[in-house]
Amino acid sequence: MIEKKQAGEYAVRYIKEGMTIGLGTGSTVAYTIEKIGALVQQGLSIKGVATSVETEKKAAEFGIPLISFNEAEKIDLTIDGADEIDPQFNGIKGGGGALFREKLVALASDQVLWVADHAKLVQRIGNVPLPVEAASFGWMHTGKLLQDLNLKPVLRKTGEGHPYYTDNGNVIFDLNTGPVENPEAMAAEIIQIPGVIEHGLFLRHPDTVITGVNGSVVIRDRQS
Ligand SMILES: O=C[C@H](O)[C@H](O)[C@H](O)COP(=O)(O)O
Repeated sequence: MIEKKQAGEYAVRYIKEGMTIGLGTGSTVAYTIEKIGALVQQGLSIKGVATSVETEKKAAEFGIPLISFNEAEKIDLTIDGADEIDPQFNGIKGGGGALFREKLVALASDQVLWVADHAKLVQRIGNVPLPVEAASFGWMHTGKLLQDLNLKPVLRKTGEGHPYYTDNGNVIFDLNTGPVENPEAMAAEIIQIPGVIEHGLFLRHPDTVITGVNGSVVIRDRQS
């Protein structure tokens, strides 16, 4: 999709020589990874920290030197995608199941950049399902606790109908919350449930959002 490509490729302008870059997951940041690979071939010296096995493979394919998250003293910049973004820069992530690693890497980053197509911008998040990563042990019970809170969880499944497992060996519940009036309250409610590892609410999160629209990009910086 052209808008994803525009936003994804534009993001490399924020990269400086010597940086350690958090590499997000998904179809938009895939364009960023490809572009970074081309810059590395031209002599750019950076290190990447991948947020998923999928990204690890893609980065290796394009010749980007990778280090593990533990090896990174600090992360200068993380570039990632998002499923929905509101005007306050609250977002939903995890459509691709990578939310846990994405959140850890982003929180360790000096600067976070989101790249997305224009359709991801919404007035209120919650039109897409909200992914919640939960321990595989006893997932049925964790699902019931989510259901008891009327969060309408649906266990994510593979095409073959088996539970979908994340890179961390956990399951994902997609919550059909509908528009979320109070993201902070919902985040607090979900994270206290035993069995929940992490949720896809990223609140007032990115420093900058780059969206592709009508053949160009729009750059928004978070208002403090
Ligand atoms: O788990 C996946 C990530 O949070 C993605 O960054 C998110 O789903 C956006 O993906 P895409 O760029 O493919 O729309």
